[in-house]
Amino acid sequence: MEPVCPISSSCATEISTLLSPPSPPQLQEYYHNIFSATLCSGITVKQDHNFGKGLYAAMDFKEDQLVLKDQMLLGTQHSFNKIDCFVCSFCFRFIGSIETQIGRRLYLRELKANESHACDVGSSSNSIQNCHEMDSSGEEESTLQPCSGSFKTRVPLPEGVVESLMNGQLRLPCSDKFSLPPSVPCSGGCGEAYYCSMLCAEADWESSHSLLCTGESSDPRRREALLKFVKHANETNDIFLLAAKAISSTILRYHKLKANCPKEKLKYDASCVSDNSNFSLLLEAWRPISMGYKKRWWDCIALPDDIDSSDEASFRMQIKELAYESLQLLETAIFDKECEPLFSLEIYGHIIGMFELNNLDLVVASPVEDYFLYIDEMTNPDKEEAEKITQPILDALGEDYSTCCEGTAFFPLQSCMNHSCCPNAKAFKRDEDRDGQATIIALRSIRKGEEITISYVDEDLPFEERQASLADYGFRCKCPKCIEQEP
Ligand SMILES: C[S@@+](CC[C@H](N)C(=O)[O-])C[C@H]1O[C@@H](n2cnc3c(N)ncnc32)[C@H](O)[C@@H]1O
Repeated sequence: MEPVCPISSSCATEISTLLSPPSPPQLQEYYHNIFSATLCSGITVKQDHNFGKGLYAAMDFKEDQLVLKDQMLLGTQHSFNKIDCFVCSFCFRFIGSIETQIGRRLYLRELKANESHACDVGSSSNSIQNCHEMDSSGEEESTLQPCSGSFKTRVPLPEGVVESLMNGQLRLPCSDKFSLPPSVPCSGGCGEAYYCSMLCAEADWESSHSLLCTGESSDPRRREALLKFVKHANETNDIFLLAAKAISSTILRYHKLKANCPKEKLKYDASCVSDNSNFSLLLEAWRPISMGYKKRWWDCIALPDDIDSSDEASFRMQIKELAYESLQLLETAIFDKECEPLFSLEIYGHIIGMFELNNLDLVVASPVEDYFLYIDEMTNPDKEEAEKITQPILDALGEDYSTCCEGTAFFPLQSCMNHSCCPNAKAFKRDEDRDGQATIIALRSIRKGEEITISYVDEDLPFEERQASLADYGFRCKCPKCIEQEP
């Protein structure tokens, strides 16, 4: 049955204002502030009537030159990847030590193997299949153990070794060459979030985690509701965790604006939509999210291959119901009357749809892979000596010892980049890019004034397959390559 969300009706006017596209001066001001804060002078954002926003070169770029590094607005590590990679919950750098990374992974895998419902742990890759890829490493998606076949081929370590790796008693040869920032636990005590520094811990707390922390210090009822919300997201689709961050960050920004400048000269005239003058502050707090191109999730999600087109309407209804289920759990946990429109299904659906149409796959290469490669490249007799210790560990980890940190993230500048099947740039991680920022590199020389484009799909696919994949983004490509190849 079609879900009926009372907030969508009672706050219809506010919701429609929140969802109306920003005006050109608002766009200009927002991106100008980002360029100034990040000292980014080589690019600019412009709007046109055909494709909406686009990113343009404000200087010449040479082939392979860095075009931009984009700081993510919202990101999350996939639930299924948390077993394999211990990363900062804010910037996604690997943390701890090579030993902790390995020990923790082996420990958690064993724990999962002993759980009867091991295969049920939520993986949400279905719903984020549209994310553009950031890395061309060709890595297979991490397999959740013990469901994967490779688990059987793993050789367990003698008792006590995993513990020694985790508690730092066992130091691996040459691991000091791969030092990682020590892990900083969340101050709320949730035991879920860890950081690479106090700076990241504080930034995450301020931006969203203070509302989403399930630590003992939080209100018990809220905590219980949050745990239910997180469980539901892990079992169905972890994109809901990112949507919760978007809502929490807006609520926290709203309260900060209200506390800091109650008489601030309001930037939006909201008098026509509400007699609640605080709505102007909510609009201001919502601004970073208002910039992203959006459609409702259940309208824009691609129809999976195994669903017949005659079942499309029912599939889209199921997606809508799932979103409403998740929203109701979130509402129980963090509802805020002053920010009521944010808890409407209409807004929730548009936030997730925005992720669907804009997000990049978040990929951060693993230092564990670098470590074993280093050992492999050593020369004898040092290599032989080191491998006496490292080989059993490598055997215990199995083939996917090099699993990357994987997640999904929304980037304010990259999300303005339009698609071309003959793109002049690419989202690509270089060796030194070890955090969750998006790195855009020029594929050829780009002249000042030219639009900077990336490909949302594998541009080497045949014409029809490219068009079919791009249909998920709601357009038919008319780039020079498509015009030439159109039958
Ligand atoms: C990641 S956003 C790109 C920025 C977007 N133009 C905006 O206004 O925010 C993706 C959306 O931009 C539009 N788009 C991107 N590339 C396009 C193209 N080559 N032709 C037509 N529309 C395109 C589509 O609506 C697509 O869903």
